[in-house]
Amino acid sequence: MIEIKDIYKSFGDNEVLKGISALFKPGKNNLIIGGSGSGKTTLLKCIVGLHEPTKGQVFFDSENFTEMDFEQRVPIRTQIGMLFQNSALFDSMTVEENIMFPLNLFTNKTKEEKLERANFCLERVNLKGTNKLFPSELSGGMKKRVGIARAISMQPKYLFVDEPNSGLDPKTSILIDELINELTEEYQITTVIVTHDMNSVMGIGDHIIFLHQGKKWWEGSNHEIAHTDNKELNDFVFASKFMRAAKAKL
Ligand SMILES: Nc1ncnc2c1ncn2[C@@H]1O[C@H](COP(=O)(O)OP(=O)(O)OP(=O)(O)O)[C@@H](O)[C@H]1O
Repeated sequence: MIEIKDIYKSFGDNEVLKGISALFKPGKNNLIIGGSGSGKTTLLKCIVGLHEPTKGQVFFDSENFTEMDFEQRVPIRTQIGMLFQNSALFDSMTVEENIMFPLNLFTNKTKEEKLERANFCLERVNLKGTNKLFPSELSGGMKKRVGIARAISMQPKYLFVDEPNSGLDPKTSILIDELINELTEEYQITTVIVTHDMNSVMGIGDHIIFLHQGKKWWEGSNHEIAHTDNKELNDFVFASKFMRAAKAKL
């Protein structure tokens, strides 16, 4: 479980986050949504320690991450898997080497053990046999799946995903969402996803927080979102004619 308490973050005079609190539970897809520039990525970075909050605290299973120094954070960091927007694979490494990278960095496993884990993860994301390919030889969806395989290679308790659907066609997007959803449930991972994608919101949004004007404006599930009377959330989620028509049928 991850708890964030009263998170503020400013860049100079620009106060982006203004006191955000939330609880992210294991086995759930916790989605952070909001308009462009609303601070979604900033919040994600504050949680994982890529930004230090100006004020407020982040707890990983009751451990106060914010108060820890770099060394103290290492055991928690090794339990965090991350998937960034562009998949962030190393172009000069093969698929297999990319997946083994965190294992090389953080574990004392033998080469055989690391290979076995890489093969397991590759199979788990339906990419068996692609070990020796380079990222340039993969489609966008395959790159995301390799990114996911790398993110789960260390058997993370916490998974952070920034825009998993960016650059993917709708069908591939849904497959990636389903994969994240399956892994989250199967391994009881606390998954936090920043997304713009309304299919993801409606499809896998177990728990959603909507950011607006630097604050947590609304919180609930995908079932609740369809019936909300929160104006700003409605304007955001049901901005398109298609989504309004879909809502009317719910
Ligand atoms: N490192 C930084 N230095 C200065 N300002 C920053 C930095 N990172 C983010 N910001 C500012 O914080 C605000 C929120 O940015 P952020 O990327 O968190 O928004 P977002 O909701 O993720 O946006 P998008 O959906 O467009 O990716 C923006 O005004 C941005 O300019």
